[in-house]
Amino acid sequence: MTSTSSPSLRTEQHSLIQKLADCIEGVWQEELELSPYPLPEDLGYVEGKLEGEKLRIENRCYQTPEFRKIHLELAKVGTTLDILHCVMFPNPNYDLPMFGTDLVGAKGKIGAAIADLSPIRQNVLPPAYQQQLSDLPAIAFTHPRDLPPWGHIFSEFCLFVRPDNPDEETLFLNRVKEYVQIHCQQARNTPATPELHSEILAGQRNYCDHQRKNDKTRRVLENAFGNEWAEYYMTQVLFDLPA
Ligand SMILES: C=CC1=C(C)C(=O)N/C1=C\C1=NC(=C\c2[nH]c(/C=C3\NC(=O)C(CC)=C3C)c(C)c2CCC(=O)O)/C(CCC(=O)O)=C1C
Repeated sequence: MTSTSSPSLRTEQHSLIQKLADCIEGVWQEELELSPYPLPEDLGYVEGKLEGEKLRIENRCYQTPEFRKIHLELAKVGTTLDILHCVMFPNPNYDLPMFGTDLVGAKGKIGAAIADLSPIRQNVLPPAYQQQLSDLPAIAFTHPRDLPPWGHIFSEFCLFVRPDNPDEETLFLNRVKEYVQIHCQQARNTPATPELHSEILAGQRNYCDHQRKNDKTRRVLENAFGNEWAEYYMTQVLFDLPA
């Protein structure tokens, strides 16, 4: 875990990343009963540098009765690339979608901002999620972005944009806050369904298998830590699966 005395990496990152990190942690504190999640090898803070630029990673990880692992990762490549990564892994006894968001900023601009509540069972979100997400007013971002081939795991409500200006950054921030609030409230109101455990686990495995195909992520990790460590990190830290 990051020592609370050192300031978070977010203070050195793009303002939208800083605001979204604070916002997500704020909703978690308000809505969930957080306990620490034991990260392997004390991965609270990691630095790496090979031929490329230095990569600094700060991880914060928690668990709750409904979520096996909720992970917020901030990363900075050299002095130019800022990254926020967040995934909430439901406890496989709860029929809940995967929440994920990724922000990548370079030279003061956010080039990629993505957020989704992704189905893991029968390729549809639970009805309560469908209803609440459909009720949210659509946002017409000026620069929507195309998903990669493995992006079929995301839902119809997936946001993937290059925010064009501070107003669009705020629209994205507020919409992601709504996604996380809906998710935490639904999680609290969803009874455990242990009979679906294996089906839910298979759905989470499928989500992780596809997220691991993100070569943009892999390349950053390989440049700083080498191929083997990058594979370890993507499969055991970013998109790990319960035993
Ligand atoms: C919920 C969704 C989601 C989650 C949880 C997730 O982890 N990624 C997710 C999505 C997603 N990310 C993408 C892109 C990029 N990701 C990184 C890097 C990192 N992202 C990280 O999390 C880490 C670990 C800290 C690193 C190092 C870079 C550099 C880019 C290129 C930026 C750009 O194109 O402008 C794309 C577009 C992929 C494509 O177009 O082929 C999608 C869809």
